[in-house]
Amino acid sequence: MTQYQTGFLNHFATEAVPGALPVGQNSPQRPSYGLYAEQFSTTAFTMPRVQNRRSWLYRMRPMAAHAPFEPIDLAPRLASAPFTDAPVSPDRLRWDPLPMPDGSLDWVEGLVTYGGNGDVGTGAGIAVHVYAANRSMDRRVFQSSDGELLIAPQIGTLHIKTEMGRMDVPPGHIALIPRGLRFSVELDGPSRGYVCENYGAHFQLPDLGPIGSNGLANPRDFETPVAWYEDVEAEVEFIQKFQGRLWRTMLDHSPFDVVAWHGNTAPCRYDLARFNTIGTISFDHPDPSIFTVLTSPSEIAGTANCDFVIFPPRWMVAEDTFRPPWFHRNIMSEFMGLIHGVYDAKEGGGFTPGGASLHNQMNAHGPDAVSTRAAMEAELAPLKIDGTLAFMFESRWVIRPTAHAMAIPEKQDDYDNCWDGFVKAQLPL
Ligand SMILES: O=C(O)Cc1cc(O)ccc1O
Ligand SMILES: [Fe+2]
Repeated sequence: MTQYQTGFLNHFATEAVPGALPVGQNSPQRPSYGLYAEQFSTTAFTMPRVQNRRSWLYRMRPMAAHAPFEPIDLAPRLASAPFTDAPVSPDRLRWDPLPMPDGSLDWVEGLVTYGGNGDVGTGAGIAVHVYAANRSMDRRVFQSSDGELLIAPQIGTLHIKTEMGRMDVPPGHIALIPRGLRFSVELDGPSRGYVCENYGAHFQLPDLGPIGSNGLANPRDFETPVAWYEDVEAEVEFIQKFQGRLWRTMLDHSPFDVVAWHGNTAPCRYDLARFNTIGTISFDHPDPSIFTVLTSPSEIAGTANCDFVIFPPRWMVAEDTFRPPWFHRNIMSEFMGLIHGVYDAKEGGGFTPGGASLHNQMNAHGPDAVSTRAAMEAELAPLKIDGTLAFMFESRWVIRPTAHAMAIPEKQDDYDNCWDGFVKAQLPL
């Protein structure tokens, strides 16, 4: 049974064994039961207090005790920025869903990088991965030192064990795993989903401006696990992603031996169905920034390293309005995925659950010809867009596709055709 504490960025305190958590201090001379205190910092010590994130973990053995890492080729399709292996074309791109693996792959082995931007070395940008996996990680633990992970399952519930507790993450939920946290993923069967590896600043809740003090993703709906540990003395493979490479060392025990912890950097999950969607009740299609669940800011205010935006079920009531997303060119670059259903700008087909699209900086896109015609001909009445969940990773930098993503058979070579056949406007003679 997984158990959670609620709130986003709360200062949590949790212990799996009564008395394990020190009271009133972080690092007593002799913590209870002979536990070892370890500080886990995911922002610089000197970060302003509102952004400062760190937790204190009380574990059975210090994690520092391990042998050197050796490089390992475990996930040949996993890559990191800078992505310079393929020239970046301005073309609009779209992919069919990645097939489930033929052989047996766990969550790490099943990661396929579609693209990204920035640089793991300078801590800016993102990588976008899709995973298709069918085996639980067995005696294998992973950490990305390169970025925080936002995981959006599309098929199959992920059972994620972490140093700080366990989470069940079904499709329609997301998980956020702090940079550097060790975790392991168990599956019920073939599983697929999307991952944003965020090299930049932590994802945080967006400001609400005139919306006020409630709405969009409400803090209380984020769920962080309670402390949980396993006392396993057996060989465990510890895989670390560090500066774009995978490294391995062997441990002689499970690193999930944190008996208690407190602090405000922690994994969490969020049910996207809890998103309080806000839209127009008069006219015109608003900018999709009102659908921002989480934002990773960059140094330029209002210009995100990455916005995570969703398109959930919602009522469309705008009068005298072209209701789908408008045609547009955007300085921000847009990677989209679909968890289930039909996306209202792509009613002509081709953007299917598990698939993906990429519309990079300043390149024209918008509703396909089928959606456009339907939207212009529709009798406008209140209409519920239902049974759908699309999302977007939107970034200030061009999302450069990997050579692998450009070469896989899932890449559609006819995507441009969805914008064929628009009727030309007729000007007065
Ligand atoms: O391109 C897309 O489909 C995403 C999108 C949706 C929307 O409602 C407005 C702008 C936008 O980029
Ligand atoms: Fe767009």
